[in-house]
Amino acid sequence: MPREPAPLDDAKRFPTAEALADALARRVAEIITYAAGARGRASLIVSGGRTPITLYQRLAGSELPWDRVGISLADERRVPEDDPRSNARLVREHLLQGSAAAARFVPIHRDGADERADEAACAAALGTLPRPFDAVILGMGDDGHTASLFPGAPELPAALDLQREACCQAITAPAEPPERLTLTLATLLDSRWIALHVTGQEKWQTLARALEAGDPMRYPVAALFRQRRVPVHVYWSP
Ligand SMILES: O=C(O)[C@H](O)[C@@H](O)[C@H](O)[C@H](O)COP(=O)(O)O
Repeated sequence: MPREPAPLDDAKRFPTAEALADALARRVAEIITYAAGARGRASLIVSGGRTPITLYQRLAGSELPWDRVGISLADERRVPEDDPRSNARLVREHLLQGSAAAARFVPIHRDGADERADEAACAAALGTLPRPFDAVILGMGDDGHTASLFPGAPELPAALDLQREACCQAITAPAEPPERLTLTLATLLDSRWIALHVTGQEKWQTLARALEAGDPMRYPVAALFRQRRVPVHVYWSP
């Protein structure tokens, strides 16, 4: 008896994290190259964390029209850019290298700004990129957070509210450093294509639990799959 299609039915599984990074880099390269050709410019939103490092290194070595690509972040730690925890630093070290150094990187955090000023600076930064974003690459934590949409964060309801105009949200993370800045769900969904990039059985099981529970307040990643605005593609390896 056929059953109702589920989001994970179409997840792309790869045997290793390296094979996953290769395939995802090729797909993002195709999307960005098409966008730059069809619309003159392309926009790519990326995430922090350890998972995407190999992906960024593959993209950095890809021959794309990088001079027509604007890159920014799905979230940021509100620390100076030379801080080892900075996502901007991670992107500069692993993605904005080689051919990709020609891309225009737009940081979303302004060091020393208070929360409201930082949210405004983030919105202004994203306003310089082609919208909808051509590709958004998100990761996921073991607690089901994505970007810096953390379960239990007091600011999470506001960040998930699709009726709000806000583009970015200062948010309190239960991890160091707690001071974060995240694109709101509505902004993340202002995209043509989203990839959720996860590795390891534990994250896969968390994702399955999140989709089973269907409660974005408990598992914010579930919010990506409770909308019809943009396709979300799961790329994973055990
Ligand atoms: O700023 C961040 O840390 C990321 O944007 C965050 O959302 C990340 O994608 C997950 O925490 C997964 O991180 P790992 O890839 O290190 O597991």
